[in-house]
Amino acid sequence: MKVLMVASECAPFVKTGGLADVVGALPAALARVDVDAQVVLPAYPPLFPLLPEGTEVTRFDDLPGGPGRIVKVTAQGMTLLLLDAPQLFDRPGGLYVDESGTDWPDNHLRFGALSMAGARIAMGAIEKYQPDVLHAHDWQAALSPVYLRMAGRDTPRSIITIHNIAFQGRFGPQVLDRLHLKTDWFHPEGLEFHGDLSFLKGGLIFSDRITTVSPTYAREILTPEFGMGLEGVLQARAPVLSGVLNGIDTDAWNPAEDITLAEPYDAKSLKRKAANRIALSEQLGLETGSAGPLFCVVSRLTSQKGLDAVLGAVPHLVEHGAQLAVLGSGQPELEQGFRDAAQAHPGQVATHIGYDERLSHLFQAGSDAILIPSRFEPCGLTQLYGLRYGTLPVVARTGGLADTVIDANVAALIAKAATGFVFTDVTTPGLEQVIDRVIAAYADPKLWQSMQRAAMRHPVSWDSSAKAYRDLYADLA
Ligand SMILES: Nc1ncnc2c1ncn2[C@@H]1O[C@H](COP(=O)(O)OP(=O)(O)O[C@H]2O[C@H](CO)[C@@H](O)[C@H](O)[C@H]2O)[C@@H](O)[C@H]1O
Repeated sequence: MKVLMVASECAPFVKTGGLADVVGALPAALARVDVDAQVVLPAYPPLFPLLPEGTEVTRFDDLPGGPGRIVKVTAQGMTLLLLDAPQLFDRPGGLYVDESGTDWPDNHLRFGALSMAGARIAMGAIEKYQPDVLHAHDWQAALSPVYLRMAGRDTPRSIITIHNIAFQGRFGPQVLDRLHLKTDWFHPEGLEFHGDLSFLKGGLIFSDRITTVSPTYAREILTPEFGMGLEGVLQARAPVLSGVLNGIDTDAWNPAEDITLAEPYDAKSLKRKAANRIALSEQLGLETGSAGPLFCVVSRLTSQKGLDAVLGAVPHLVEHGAQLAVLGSGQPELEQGFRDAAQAHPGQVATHIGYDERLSHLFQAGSDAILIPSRFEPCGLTQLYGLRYGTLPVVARTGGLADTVIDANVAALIAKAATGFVFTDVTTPGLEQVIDRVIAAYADPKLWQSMQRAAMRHPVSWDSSAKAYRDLYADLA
């Protein structure tokens, strides 16, 4: 079975969030169940060093935004089909935004080109390579299924995965022509969303299957509360919509062999985890020797993640003997809020603004609990890293968080099944309540360690979800 993935990020090469982790880890997991997955990815500057090692396998003259060529490279065990189109991707700044944080004005062309290149490869543009299924990820790749359908019915089937429905790729109708889209498909049952073109809506309507990254989120997005305006489209397509839970790369995230840690550990040597708390505290200027738990946050700082409620709970957390370490970047007011919190509570609260992959591993290893009070969360990966590192997740009961963490209620504790703390009220009082529960559990080392061991036993690999994707592909092909 040959699957062509189309995506705008892929770890460890280019990453702004969880999408990259998934696209970076899924191909290897699929290979273990006999699926050959190659990834079409824009050649952004961090990928330039790979280009000379690759082979040009095809060229396109007429992509949206100009010509591009596809360079096939093997790196980190993955086969990448890099879309080399310097006029679209060779620029400083971020993947989607310029250096000032503003969306690139030609994002429709950049990801229109990516989507079209994906569709053309799926239709046989590369000699001796005929994928069975095209798998598009998020809005940036969502026009691929549209271009396939425009080319007729006799093209490979497609599947689109929603990693976050909040990002829909919405542009004014004037871009239709430049994207070579059929103007007679521009209506509410097609590509139009309230007068605009929506990449994601197009993908949802014209793909053969739709998945999202957890079963709970698959149900939630059928409702106005979570569907972000696309609930009607999704309800109409509910028979082909399903949730497949994300896994994680258990090699990249393995506390027993993680070279970025101060001291590796596993479920049998949990005492060694303490050396990581000391290392993290020293690095961040937190006091060591505190009797309470160290909570951490590793996150994009956006309203999705509910971190404004954490800010309000900081005084309570500190007064009750706990500490907090924050790693993140995003909305300026949240960045400033956490900087101010660190200043107000020196030695007890520390904030590192920025994106630092390596440091995120030490945060997971060195903390006792990780706070994830998201307002919505399609799957979430940091709670899975937390489980794997014996860093108990404290999560809102939503989306994939609800599907992956077992709350420390009495029944779960008796059954030794509890792996974390789940709460429903994403407000400062709601957080204060759950923080109190965590502090009380932490004060009972036997209970805490038994929860850590349950957490570390919880299956977080890609194994079962890779099989679920394989079955979906087989169904389509
Ligand atoms: N400052 C920082 N420094 C270093 N690393 C940082 C960081 N901030 C975040 N990260 C890392 O970025 C990733 C974030 O992944 P998440 O799944 O938690 O959320 P995201 O909202 O980006 O993903 C979306 O897509 C994924 C994938 O499907 C879904 O799980 C999720 O629910 C959905 O919102 C994790 O690997 C995390 O460690």
